[in-house]
This record gives sequence, C-alpha cells and structure tokens, in this order.
Amino acid sequence: MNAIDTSIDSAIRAAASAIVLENVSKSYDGTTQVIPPLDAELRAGEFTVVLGPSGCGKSTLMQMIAGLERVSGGTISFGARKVQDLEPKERGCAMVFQNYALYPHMSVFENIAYSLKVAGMPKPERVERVEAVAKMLGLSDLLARKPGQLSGGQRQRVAIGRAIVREPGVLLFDEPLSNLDAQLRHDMRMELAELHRRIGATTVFVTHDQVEAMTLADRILILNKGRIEQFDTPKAIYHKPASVFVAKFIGAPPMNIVPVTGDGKVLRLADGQVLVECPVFGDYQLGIRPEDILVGEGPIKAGLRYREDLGSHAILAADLGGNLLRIATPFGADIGTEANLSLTFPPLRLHLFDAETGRAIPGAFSAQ
Ligand SMILES: Nc1ncnc2c1ncn2[C@@H]1O[C@H](COP(=O)(O)OP(=O)(O)OP(=O)(O)O)[C@@H](O)[C@H]1O
Repeated sequence: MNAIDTSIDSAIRAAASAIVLENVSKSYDGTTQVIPPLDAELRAGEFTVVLGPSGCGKSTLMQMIAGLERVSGGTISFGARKVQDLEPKERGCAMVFQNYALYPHMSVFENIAYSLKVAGMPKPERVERVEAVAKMLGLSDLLARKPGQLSGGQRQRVAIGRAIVREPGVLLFDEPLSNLDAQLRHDMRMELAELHRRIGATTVFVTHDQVEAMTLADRILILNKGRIEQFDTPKAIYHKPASVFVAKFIGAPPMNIVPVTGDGKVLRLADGQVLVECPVFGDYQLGIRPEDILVGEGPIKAGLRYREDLGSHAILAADLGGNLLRIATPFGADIGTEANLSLTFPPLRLHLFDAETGRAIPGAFSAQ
C-alpha cells in the first residue's frame, strides 16, 4: 500500500461512527406500521448485515438510515449527531444500490470523481483521491473506459469506488450483488470483506441471501415484519437461534422443527415415540439441524423417503411420526438399504422453543 492509499484508509476509519436507532418507526400510510418502534446499536466500524424475507422492511430501514425516507418516529444518531431530520447529503453516508446506475457517457475516472467535482474539490486533489480509490479496488488500468466496456463485477467495483471516494463514515449497501452471477457474487463477497477490513467504515448491508449474511457480517440483524428477531454474530445466529423463525431462516436445509410434548422426563411426538430426555412439561417445538442427527444406530425410528447425493454430502428426507425430517450425512456414509432409519438426537445439539411464541428456551438441554 502506498502513502496515498494509507491516507484514504485512515480518513475513512477516522470518520466511522456508531449508528444508534432509538424508537425508530415507519408507516407509509399512517395506519400500518411497516417498522414498529425499533432500537438497535450498530457499532462503529462494524459490518452489519440486515437479513429477512421479502417485505420485512429491510430496504425501509436502510433508506431511513440513508435519509431517503423520513422516520415516522424516533431518532437516528451517527455518533453524537442526530441525523433523522438531515438531508441524505448532510449525513455523511454513501450508498450502493442493486441497480448501480453509472453515468454511461462518463469514463470510470469521471464516474468516481463526479461527487468530488460537484463538491468543488480542486482537480489535483481529485485526481489523487480517485487514483488511490481505483488502486484499492483494482481499477487503475480501467480508468479511461466507459461503463459499457466493463464486466458486471468491474461495474460494481466502480459503484463502490464512487461511494467510498468521499470517505464516508457510514457505508450502506442495498442488495448490491443480486444482479451478479454466482461466481462473481462469490468474488465480490471476498472483495467487500477485504475492503471493509481495510477501510473500517461502519457498514450496513441489506440482503436476503443467508450465505452473504453469514460470510460478511460481524453481526446479523434478522428482521421479521419490521421487528428484530435476533441481532448477533453469525455463529450465535446459527448455533443459538433466538426463535423458530431464525432457526428456520438460516441453514440449507434449515433446522428441523417438530412439535413435541414433555411429561417431566422425556419429549415425545404426537404418536408417542420418545425422542430425548428432558425435564419439562407441556407442548414445545424441538429443533435439530440436519447435520447434527446421527444415523445408523439409535432409538429414534424414521422412514426414509428419498436421498439426494450432492457430492460432498448427502441429504436424506425421512418421515418422523408425520413430520418431514432432513438429515445431512457425509458422502458415502453407510446408511444401509433399510427403509427404516435408526437415529440419535444428541441432547447438546437440540434446541427447545415455546410452542406458542416460538422463542428459544435456553438451558433446556444442560450445556446450551
Ligand atoms: N413507498 C412505499 N409506500 C408504501 N408502502 C411501501 C413503500 N415501500 C415499501 N412499502 C411496504 O413496506 C413493506 C416493507 O418493504 P421493504 O421494501 O422495506 O421490504 P424489504 O424487506 O426490503 O423487501 P424486499 O426484500 O422484497 O426488497 C412492504 O410491505 C412494502 O409493500
């Protein structure tokens, strides 16, 4: 990295500020609350991924942070500054959209330099900044080209360059990779992670791709109908989901959830089959990830319905007392030819959820 690179990196790092949302709510029509009052603190320099199903309010939340939508209530702070009533350009954040519209008649250099020019920055300084950003993003050899002469990934890098050249303390991405093919998405994911490590801007990234969320995020904010289901590290989200919603949203295939009843000693299915010991009474939902189920020997009986060999591993689908159970087994694992599977659910891999609310009940299986 040369001296100019370092100055850009550290300028962005210095400007990174925490984003604090307090009681932030949004209604477009004055009656339906798309976002009920919500509190969250996105730490300075942190990479937060906002994840959730279509229509849950991800873009709305992002646009309120950016200033493209007004909040209906509450406050948004960037560090010590309250920004909810400021115009987007006064907030000091930059945004990269899914449909990153580059100016087609301008060169890559001019596209990246445009906002600096509008801001009245003198030319020598502009050139220096654009060259530094281009170097950071591997665009130095493409500065004279027009967007039409670039690949999808290169265009996306120009859009990112355009966003970071003004050295924002807050960087917002709204599904920036969803128009790219699988290989490019993968490459861009690595580049974004690397870029974030270097510049350290507080970053918010909206997606409905759980792989992007798991690989990029310091913390994932999972939204369900405008409410936060869980806001935690990818590891905690995967291994300690706070609700059935989170458990079923993350993982491919997702966590298996079966209704069970406890008699104070064991948990049973509706047909009476015992699954595991557990000292609780009443109705619950029991969760287990496909890769945590042991196949071969065990007290739990399930009927094999089909098997998919995926190369690295196989996914079995089985009927467990009328519930569909998905099991991931190592490729080539000997599961026999029996239509009846014998399974074990290791207690420390199990998750118990309230039957009504779907919220996790921590500690139901001793070491959770
Ligand atoms: N400008 C608007 N006027 C009225 N309703 C809106 C407007 N924008 C979004 N909505 C509604 O607000 C809710 C949340 O939309 P939003 O776009 O924030 O969801 P999202 O999670 O980003 O969805 P997707 O993943 O499909 O982009 C939806 O019910 C949507 O119909």
